[in-house]
Amino acid sequence: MATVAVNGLVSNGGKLQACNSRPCSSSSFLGGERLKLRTFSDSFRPGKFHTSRSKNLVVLASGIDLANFVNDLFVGVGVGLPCTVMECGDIIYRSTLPKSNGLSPTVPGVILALGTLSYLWATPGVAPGFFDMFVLAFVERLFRPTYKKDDFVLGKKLGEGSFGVVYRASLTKNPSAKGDLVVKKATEYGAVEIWMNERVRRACASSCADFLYGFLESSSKKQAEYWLVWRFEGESTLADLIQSKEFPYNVEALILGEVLDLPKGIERENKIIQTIMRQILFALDGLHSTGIVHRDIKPQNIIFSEGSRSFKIIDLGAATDLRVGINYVPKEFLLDPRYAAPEQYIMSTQTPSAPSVPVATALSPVLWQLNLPDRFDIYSAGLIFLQMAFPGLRTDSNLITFNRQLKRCDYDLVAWRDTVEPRANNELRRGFELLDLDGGIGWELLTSMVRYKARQRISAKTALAHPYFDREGLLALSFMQNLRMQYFRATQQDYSEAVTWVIQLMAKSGTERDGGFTEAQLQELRDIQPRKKSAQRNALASALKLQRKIIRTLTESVDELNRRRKSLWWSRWIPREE
Ligand SMILES: Nc1ncnc2c1ncn2[C@@H]1O[C@H](COP(=O)(O)OP(=O)(O)OP(=O)(O)O)[C@@H](O)[C@H]1O
Repeated sequence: MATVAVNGLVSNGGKLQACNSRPCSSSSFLGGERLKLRTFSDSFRPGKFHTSRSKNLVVLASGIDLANFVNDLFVGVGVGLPCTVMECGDIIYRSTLPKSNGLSPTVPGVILALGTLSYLWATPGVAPGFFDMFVLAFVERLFRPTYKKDDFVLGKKLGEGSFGVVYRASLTKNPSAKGDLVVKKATEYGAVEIWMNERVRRACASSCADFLYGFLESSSKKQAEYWLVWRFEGESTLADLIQSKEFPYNVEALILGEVLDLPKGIERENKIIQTIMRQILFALDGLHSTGIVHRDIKPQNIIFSEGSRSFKIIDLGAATDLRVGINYVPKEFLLDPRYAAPEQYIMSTQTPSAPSVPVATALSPVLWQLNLPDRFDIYSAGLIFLQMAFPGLRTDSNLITFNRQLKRCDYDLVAWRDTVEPRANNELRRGFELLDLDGGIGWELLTSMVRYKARQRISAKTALAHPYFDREGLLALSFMQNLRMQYFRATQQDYSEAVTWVIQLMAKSGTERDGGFTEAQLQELRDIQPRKKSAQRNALASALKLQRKIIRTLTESVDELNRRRKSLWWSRWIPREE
């Protein structure tokens, strides 16, 4: 034991001292100073006890393993406490003393621990990811029922996409429950879809259609065929419902089970649209919180669940799991151009394609924050909001025309409104009226979803806390809600908007005589401002430079690790038909 023969340790009236060849005196060492020892156990070996510098004594011992270091960093047991507190006694008899049961966390240790914990729990969640993959997934596999092809009787075809065919189905063993299941026979992307559905079932089951099982069919076909089984949620997707002339009243009937005996009008329609939007954002928030981005949000992929009387998301074939980088192939995936955000790829094109799993997992919070990939889905959800408010935009051709107009306006909805409103027909005007209810709170939410820059778009979680979803809208906001609203507006501003705002404020502050600026001067300022290198601009430029540098470094390191051929390691987890 190291406690017996450590060089130069002596006891001085119950206080522990350490000396190195020089004679010790209590003033040379203690006198209010603290002895910096690591631990009194195996870290020390005879003859490995070295330095004393001025008043502080630093004890270094060789052979310190990583575990000891981490322990010392986080928990300062016996470190730095004076002997009056610490029951030191004579070091010779140290091992016989009662063990200190008080843990004294160190300040850097606490800061580091908190930082590490927040990093591990930050979206998309490294720590919950490990728990999910190595505990929950494993336990689930042990207990869930398994199926094979012969267990199903396929019925009516529900849909056929590029990557699979969907049927209504029932279990052979239970023919009475006819058509209570949905089976998708999928090709290559089936494996991804099984992975995503299993992840969703464990993390946010209510966001998506109820997934039962998925497996690789084992017959000797050339191409792999994956079978995916869900519970049948209902007959209608949001696409079916918004095509009806009765929309949104047909949804009201579905959600409430009856039609309200109230006069029809934009207030009532607004309430129904609010409910639909809340349900869509709630489902998206569930997905995004667990690190999944859907990438194909559109009314066709939102189904009305008759059981839970709410909208759920389907078709996770294009989704990407950013916790582990699955299906993250930014340049290869085909997006639906009608609903895709202008950035096209959810991650910056500077970010490399699918990093290796440990790297993707470790870096996922950084990559998430740098790219905010969830905002891609938010843009698509914003377009759905628009379609609900403006019946004219519900057809494909009109939506495509709208997208073109918006592009011409640099994806600025306000500019689009300015161009179309003066010559708007009744339908369009009615849509604006609906969004302008309660002080324009609906319009405000819409414009914070449909924006060119992903970073400026609201997240699903923040959108759910938006006053649009408070029952009475803007007019009835409490003081706190108003503050929240102001804060929300402030955080939505970007740099250029802030400059415009300052300029406007200056304009309002008076004329030249009053110390303000004239319009001509302001115009000059507007022209000059961008070229002037203000401190703010410098700071912004440095921040952008730093961001680019971080991304480049990440790219290089990830590419380095990626050179090895990537394997579809996760597809080994997909069950095969027995
Ligand atoms: N759980 C479910 N309950 C009820 N109907 C469903 C369910 N899942 C899918 N459907 C129906 O099947 C149709 C096709 O499903 P899905 O979009 O997942 O298939 P897909 O092959 O990806 O089709 P597409 O490529 O056209 O999107 C949906 O439009 C919906 O009508």
